[in-house]
Amino acid sequence: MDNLAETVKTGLFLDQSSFGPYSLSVMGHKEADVCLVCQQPAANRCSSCQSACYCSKEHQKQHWKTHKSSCVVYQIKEDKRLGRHLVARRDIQRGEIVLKESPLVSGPPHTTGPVCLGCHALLQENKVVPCAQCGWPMCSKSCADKPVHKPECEWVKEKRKEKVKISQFTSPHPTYSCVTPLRALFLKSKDPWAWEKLTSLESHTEERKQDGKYEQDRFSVAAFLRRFYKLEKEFSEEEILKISGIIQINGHEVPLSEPGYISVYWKCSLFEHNCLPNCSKTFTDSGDVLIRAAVEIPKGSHLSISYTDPLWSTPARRQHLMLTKYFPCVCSRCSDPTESGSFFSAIRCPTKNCDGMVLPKCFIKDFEIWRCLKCNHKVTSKQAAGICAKVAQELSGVRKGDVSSYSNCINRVKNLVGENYCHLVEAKLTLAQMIGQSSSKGLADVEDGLLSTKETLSRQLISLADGVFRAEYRIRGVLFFELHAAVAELARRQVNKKNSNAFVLQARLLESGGYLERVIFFLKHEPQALPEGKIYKQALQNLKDLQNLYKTMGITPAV
Ligand SMILES: C[S@@+](CC[C@H](N)C(=O)[O-])C[C@H]1O[C@@H](n2cnc3c(N)ncnc32)[C@H](O)[C@@H]1O
Repeated sequence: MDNLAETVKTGLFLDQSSFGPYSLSVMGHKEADVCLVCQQPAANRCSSCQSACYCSKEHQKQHWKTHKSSCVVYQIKEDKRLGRHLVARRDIQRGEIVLKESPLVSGPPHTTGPVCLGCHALLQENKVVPCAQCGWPMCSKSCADKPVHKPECEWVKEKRKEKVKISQFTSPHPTYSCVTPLRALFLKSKDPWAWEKLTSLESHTEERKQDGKYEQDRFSVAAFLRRFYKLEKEFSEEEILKISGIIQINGHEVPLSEPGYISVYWKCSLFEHNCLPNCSKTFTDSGDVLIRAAVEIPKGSHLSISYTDPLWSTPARRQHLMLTKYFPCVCSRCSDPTESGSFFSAIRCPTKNCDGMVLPKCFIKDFEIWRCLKCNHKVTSKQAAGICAKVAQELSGVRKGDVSSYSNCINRVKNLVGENYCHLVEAKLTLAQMIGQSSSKGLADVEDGLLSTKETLSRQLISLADGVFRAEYRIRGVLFFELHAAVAELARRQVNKKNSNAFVLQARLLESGGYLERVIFFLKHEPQALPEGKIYKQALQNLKDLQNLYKTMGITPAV
């Protein structure tokens, strides 16, 4: 009923008058042209999924309980290259929630030190509380009582019949690689619906046999689980190894603990990969996955997320996808060596007095020879990789938290790679956030030059986002927050200057408020447990304060 009330409140029902463009006869969907309740001719269509048809609002309301689970903005399709994938059933607006889903299974990553099996945080040896039921080390009694810990706890009691003892708190600890597969196997008898969904997912068993992961998991996961938990009769090695593959291919790292834990979701697994995806992924405080449209998505478009790090170079992303997900990425970003003109993976021409960018013709098919776009100077891919490695090494040597170490290093590597080179972008992101953090007075303590560096870096990275990391809402939100702070501080300094100009000051304050609105848009679904969730809260407060200031100063923001 709550859902229905929510739906009515949010105006999901269309007025008869607004059905014109969606009318069934116009769309030609004759088979759906009847009311799902009374089978009579239907003129109304659910405005959310554009699929279910009704003769009246009453019948739509009546049917909501049944319809709500299938009321989604996408359709599942299948083809040879992608397997199952999702396609938009209607135009989807930027920022709209496409999917919110609870995990089928969650647990520690394949390689980790001992973590608490309740909250998944790394355990400190001297603060361990063994579970009274099964002996697994936990961080507290309340974590031992959490439902997520039930599978291994119950099987230790019922099948192993001997408590677990972990005496080595070294990292990584091999026993933990079996916990998530065990929790998945537990579903077979306890939650057949989830088991059916889970086992229908892609496992890439053949590819895992080829690259040795299957054999590795045969000993470290399958044989261990069968022996340790006495599961020989219930699960074959093959069944356990299929589950291991499913977790590898479909698992998402959830950053709500340190280290992050792994969750597998059902529908979320069906989003295909794209290095320039049209959907943005985040997680709620309770560990549900939440997918939003990162851009306007026209009806019929494939829905995509990124399986890899969009801040990596094209060769690094493609290699990662090939090694872990077993497909060669041919997305629009990988197909364009300039990556929308950003030169994100390019090096600078080593020829004296030439500042051209050097790239292969294509990272997918023709990447052995790289050429300067200005002077045509040739570089082999091995030489290019050497330059990239040198840049990575230089940047890995920066002193953490040291603004001048970062600034100097960024300037040093600029003659080897372009302004937007991937590792340089990561360093600039860190620097933009770092400026103003070292003092309790924040930006007020930062000298003018550094303040304008913060502003310039934030602007540069924000404009780079569209071509390279448009779906990284967390990063984009943080960048707008840094920019709002720099612009507001510049305005404050302006007031203190004798020749301050009221119009310029007002413009800066309004500009800063506009950036806060962008922060709120990008970060509004971030969990409180993450820094971005806290930045969101701070942005709400700062905007309120700024709006009060507008009132006192008589500034009227344009609508
Ligand atoms: C998480 S699953 C996606 C769902 C899967 N297609 C299915 O039918 O279960 C990931 C697998 O889908 C395929 N896939 C996803 N995105 C792809 C892409 N852009 N190009 C080729 N294959 C892709 C690959 O086989 C990949 O290992």
